[in-house]
Amino acid sequence: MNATQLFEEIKKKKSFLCVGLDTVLEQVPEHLLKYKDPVLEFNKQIIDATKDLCVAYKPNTAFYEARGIKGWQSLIDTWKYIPEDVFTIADAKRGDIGNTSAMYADAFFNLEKSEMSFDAVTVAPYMGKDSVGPFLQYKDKWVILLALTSNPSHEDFQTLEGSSGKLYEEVIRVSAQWADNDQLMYVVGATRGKEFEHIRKLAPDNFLLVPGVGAQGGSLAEVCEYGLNTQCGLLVNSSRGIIYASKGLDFAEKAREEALKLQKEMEHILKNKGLI
Ligand SMILES: O=c1ccn([C@@H]2O[C@H](COP(=O)(O)O)[C@@H](O)[C@H]2O)c(=O)[nH]1
Repeated sequence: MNATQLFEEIKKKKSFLCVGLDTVLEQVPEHLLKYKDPVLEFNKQIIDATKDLCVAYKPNTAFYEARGIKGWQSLIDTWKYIPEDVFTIADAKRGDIGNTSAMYADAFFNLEKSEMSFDAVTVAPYMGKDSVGPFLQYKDKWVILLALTSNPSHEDFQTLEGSSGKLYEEVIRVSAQWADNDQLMYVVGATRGKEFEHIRKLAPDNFLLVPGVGAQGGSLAEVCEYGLNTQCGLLVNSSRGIIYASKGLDFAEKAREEALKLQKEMEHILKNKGLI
């Protein structure tokens, strides 16, 4: 899916919501434990309840890798269950020397080898161009580079000042030369709301993946004040705030309610900005 197609989906659904599938077996409602794969069943019901309200799903691979072979199978089966017109992000935060990155790229993009072919994978930029390049070899896929993350300790490195500005600014400036806007997005935390005006100047045309709304307290309104561009340019993620809205029999219904609240707010914002 390229940027134009993604924007078409956003306009159709009046939403730029990404639902995070950070599913923990121990938090799956008890009535699902009878299933062979309770995590998969949970994800399926969340997807069924939210697929008309969101344009992307983002399983964070850590939640699956932590369960070994069973977890990896849940990830594959979850990816297979997501409807084709919904953008898929493997939040894996990979990146290594070139030949190793090529294996990571195969792991998330190469259907024949790995049984999964996500639209995008999150990548740490720290090792530079030759560590990101192998992901970009998949021309119809996206790399989402960590820029300014949502966690409090982002200040340890990302905002350190060098001769040409802050480290995260340099990440955006330099990496923008490596690929066009149909292949490269940046992670910017919703908790960094005030920085969006500046980030939009550095990356006017790229999509931004914005985690941190919901459980981490980021503000959607603040993000959107300066974060939108002419193609919307935002995928705003909420994981725990949606999938754990209830731990009971009504978990999917409550997840839908939370997703709907965000979708309605997004619809309002898109209309106000003249994007729909
Ligand atoms: O800067 C970042 C980068 C990634 N994340 C990931 O997004 C989700 C957020 O989950 P919530 O439950 O909505 O807080 C999770 O997978 C993080 O690892 C992030 O939060 N911040």
